[in-house]
Order: sequence, then C-alpha cells, then structure tokens
Amino acid sequence: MHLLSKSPLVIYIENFITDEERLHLQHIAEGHFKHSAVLKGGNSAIHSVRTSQSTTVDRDAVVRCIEARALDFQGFDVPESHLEPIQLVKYAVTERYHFHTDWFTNPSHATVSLGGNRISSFFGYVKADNVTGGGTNFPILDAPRDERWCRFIDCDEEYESGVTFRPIEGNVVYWENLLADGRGDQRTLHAGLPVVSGEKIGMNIWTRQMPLPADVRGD
Ligand SMILES: O=C(O)CCC(=O)C(=O)O
Ligand SMILES: [Fe+2]
Repeated sequence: MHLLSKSPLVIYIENFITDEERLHLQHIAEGHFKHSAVLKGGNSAIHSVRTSQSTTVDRDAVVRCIEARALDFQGFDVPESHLEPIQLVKYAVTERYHFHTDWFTNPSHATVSLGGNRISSFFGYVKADNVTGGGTNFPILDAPRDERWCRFIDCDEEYESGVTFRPIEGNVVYWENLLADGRGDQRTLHAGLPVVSGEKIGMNIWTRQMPLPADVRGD
C-alpha cells in the first residue's frame, strides 16, 4: 500500500483483488451489464456523463470475501450493512465517465433512510489487459514527485492535470469522500478517461455513513 494523499485521504493498494477473484467477478457479471444510470437532479436517467455499462453483483462467498477485506481495511468498525452492493463498470473503446464525485451532491439522495452519503470509495481494476487510455483522473490532486509512482500513475500527464491512475489489474485506489463535518470533499472529483483500445472493467465498493435499507443491500 502507498499513501498518495493525506488530505483528502487517498491510498493506493496493490493486489487488492486476486486473479481468481477478478475472473470470478467477470464470470458472475457476464450478461448483466446495462448502460449505467447516473442520478442527475433527482431522477435516475441514462445520462451522457457516463457512457459505460454497469451492474451490481450478487453476494456469493467470493464477493463476501472481497467485501470483508474492504471493511477490515477501514478499521474493522464499519458494519457490513453500510456497504452498497459491489458494482462493476465496463468500458468499450471510446467509453468514459466524465468528471463527478462519488458523494451525492443532491441531499435527497443521502438521507438517513437511504444510508446517508458515501464516506469512502474503492475503485479497482478487474479487467485491463491490453487496455490503453481508460485511466482514472483526479484533476485536483497534486501529482507525487517520486518516479516510483510511475508504475501506477501516468507520469506523461501535465502536472496541471492532477493524478491519473493507470488501469492495472488487481490494484485499487481507496479514498475518503467526505470532510470531517460530513460535507462532500470537492477535491475527490475524478473521471474515468476514455478507453482508447481494449476493454476495461472496474469495480466500485462504496461505504455509506449509515446502514442501507435491506432491499438496496440485496439481503
Ligand atoms: O472508470 C474509472 O476509472 C472511474 C469510474 C468511477 O469513477 C465510478 O464508477 O464512479
Ligand atoms: Fe467515481
């Protein structure tokens, strides 16, 4: 693990998902991907901000193991009821996810009965062999200086473009979305850059401030 930023907290984790888990996730998601609905202004609509396809995965033994790892990483005290179902996102050539925050900007999506807002995100790379493009760009983060980071981030990017994580299978980026007072942290703005060649599949694990309703959890 490598600490990229203390504020906002951003931690890069190598080999968070095993090869077997990656293949399993692809297998159970096959045939379920749909063009992603992005919440905009109160109604769920298929919106051009996101051209990829997504799906959630059912909670089998392998998925529970990944979830347990995500909870343990966050210090053991987050109950599993605060986890959204794991979401996979698939991008074909040219597909992308424009700049957004994972925390809900519309308070009506973050009410107590809905589990509050998203305190943290794990974004991982489930499939990325022979992918060019398709990095995850955080324009407001300061790029680290040490060239050992170039294994994971695109060091050809201008310093002004922030940090772009390259899609590397098995690795994840973890960050905290909310400030200490619970408001969303604008510095967590990010985008999935267009895929230039190959197919990219990513994984989102989002943790809420409060328990999710059982029907959303899929329990
Ligand atoms: O595809 C990426 O690199 C980022 C995707 C993302 O930010 C999301 O699904 O919320
Ligand atoms: Fe995101």
